[in-house]
Amino acid sequence: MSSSLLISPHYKLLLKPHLNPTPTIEKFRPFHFCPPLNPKPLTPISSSLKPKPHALPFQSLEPYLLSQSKPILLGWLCSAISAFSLSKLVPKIGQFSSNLAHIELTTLRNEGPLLAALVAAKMVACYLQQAFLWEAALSAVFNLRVDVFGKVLERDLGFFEGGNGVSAGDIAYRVTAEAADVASTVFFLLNTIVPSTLRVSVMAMQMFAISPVLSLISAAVIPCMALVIAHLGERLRKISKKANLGIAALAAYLNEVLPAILFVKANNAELSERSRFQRLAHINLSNQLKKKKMKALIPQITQAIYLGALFIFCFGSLVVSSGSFDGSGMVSFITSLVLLIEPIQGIGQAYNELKQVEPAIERIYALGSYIPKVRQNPDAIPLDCVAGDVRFADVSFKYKDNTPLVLDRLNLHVRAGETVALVGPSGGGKTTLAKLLLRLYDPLSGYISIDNHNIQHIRLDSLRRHICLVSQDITLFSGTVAENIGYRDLMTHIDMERVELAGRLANADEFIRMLPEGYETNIGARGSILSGGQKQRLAIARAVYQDPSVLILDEATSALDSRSELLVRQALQRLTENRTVLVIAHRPETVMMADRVFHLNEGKLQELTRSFLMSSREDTSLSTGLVI
Ligand SMILES: Nc1ncnc2c1ncn2[C@@H]1O[C@H](COP(=O)(O)OP(=O)(O)OP(=O)(O)O)[C@@H](O)[C@H]1O
Repeated sequence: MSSSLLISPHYKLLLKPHLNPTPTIEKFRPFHFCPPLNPKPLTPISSSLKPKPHALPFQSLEPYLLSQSKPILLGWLCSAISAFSLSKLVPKIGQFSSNLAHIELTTLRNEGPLLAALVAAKMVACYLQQAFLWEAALSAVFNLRVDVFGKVLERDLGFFEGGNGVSAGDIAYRVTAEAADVASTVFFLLNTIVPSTLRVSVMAMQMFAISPVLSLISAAVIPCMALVIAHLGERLRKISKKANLGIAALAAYLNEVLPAILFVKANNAELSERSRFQRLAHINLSNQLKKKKMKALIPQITQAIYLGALFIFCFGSLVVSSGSFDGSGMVSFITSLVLLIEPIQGIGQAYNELKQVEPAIERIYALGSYIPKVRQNPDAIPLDCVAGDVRFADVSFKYKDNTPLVLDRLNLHVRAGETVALVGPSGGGKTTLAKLLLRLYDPLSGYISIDNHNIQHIRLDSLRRHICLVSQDITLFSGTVAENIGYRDLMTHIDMERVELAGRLANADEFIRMLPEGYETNIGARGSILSGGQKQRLAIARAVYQDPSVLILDEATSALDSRSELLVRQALQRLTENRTVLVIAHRPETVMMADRVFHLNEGKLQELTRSFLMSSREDTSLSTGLVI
């Protein structure tokens, strides 16, 4: 049962203000801490991240874009102003260039300020257009990110565990880099489609006013370009999909190996890890290269088609239209035609960007669209206070259909306040039992109850508030000592008095006070500045702070020095007093602490008698689970 997560700097900023500078005075025992039952939930933009059936990937973003309609409309308004300024500029440029030899000072004085104003208006409008549209694109993707991450957190544990789960690195890549790509594309599309269409319309109207026949001839280029762009866009989509998968694999690899750097170094594995990285990076290199080449090729092909058509058109226009319009009309017409290149190319490029980002949108949405296996019953009740009577009744469970049962019609009754130790061979199902009690998975058959309430009828948040898991793989976050101890109250307020009391009860206060900033010291990623024993005591302090009714203790297997061992053991004793405790025991001392001991093997549970335990007290096989 391991999990190692990091609090992002942004999250930490969010959390800091919740620290309570003026601690409230509350007693620890005998009351069980009952925080507000309905903490204010975040309101997602879209209640469901499921894309509409048959919707194109980009259409799935509709609710997020609609939420940004104000900056989008303002951005497009600015683009209309910019196009309008341009439409007024072009004829003036035509007039100036055709009379260049005969321009008078008075004309310059009269027309100059107007020209300057038009140029300035276009520049300001262009800037504002981009500023508003970036705001819309980034905010839309911010909301998408928050919703998707919320959905990821809600997913069943099975999604993260087991061979078919999505790795943490891959999830991180989708929510960060791929979402950033989506933001850039959204901006590109917003910045291109309407403004370019406006510009194309304005330029086309100019051309049509000068020569309808020639305008229609030049319009024939557009379908040719559309066909070519559509074909190339589809190829780009396929290449992009491969490139995204390649880089996600790289991110997943880094996420796995960097947290294990100590192990890598201790095993002299730098070279082999370097070569594993190189292999993955090389796959990524070739995929990215293909993608970049394709992206570089597409504008050149469209430009070649456009310029070829323009050349043929100019040549034809000289033949067809000789004498049909004057020099200034000709200059305005050609200027309009040339100015059409950019927006038309822009529309084509926008289409390609869209194709390129489609796989990323699909992968991001895939994180949020699922049917959970562990579901909260609509009539589920909250439990205010719990005595801690726990019952497993005929519980059977297996992780996958084609695997054997991990728990087989298992029965266990733990009375309120009792300590029960579970021993047994590795893989016997002890941790699985704990996962079922926390409702991280549901049993195949049978039921589990707390205080005679089937846990499937208890609200999930309420259930998990009354049960605390102290895992052998200690999970600490980068943040302060206080934030780690008061983890359950991060979103409300951390009561410093409770934190310090928990620190003292867990034998952690002394070393915490020796840290540079005491309880405000940042303990680094996964508590990297702490020793093994200190981490264990911090984890115990966290459990003391939570003050649960039911405690699941997955005892650490790694040995500590005798002083640390004593401090941890004392802390555990205080933690387990007056609670229901289910301890997954690896040491004889822990087993002897328990009121009753059960041996779990191949899904079956058997109670061990005290006389048997006394006779096998010195037997080291107990710690390896080979009892009986
Ligand atoms: N997420 C999972 N997906 C598939 N099988 C799993 C999963 N987690 C555990 N198992 C399998 O279930 C069985 C019981 O595992 P469990 O972790 O409950 O054993 P355990 O008794 O706690 O072992 P240990 O003492 O080594 O921690 C093992 O065979 C294990 O391979």
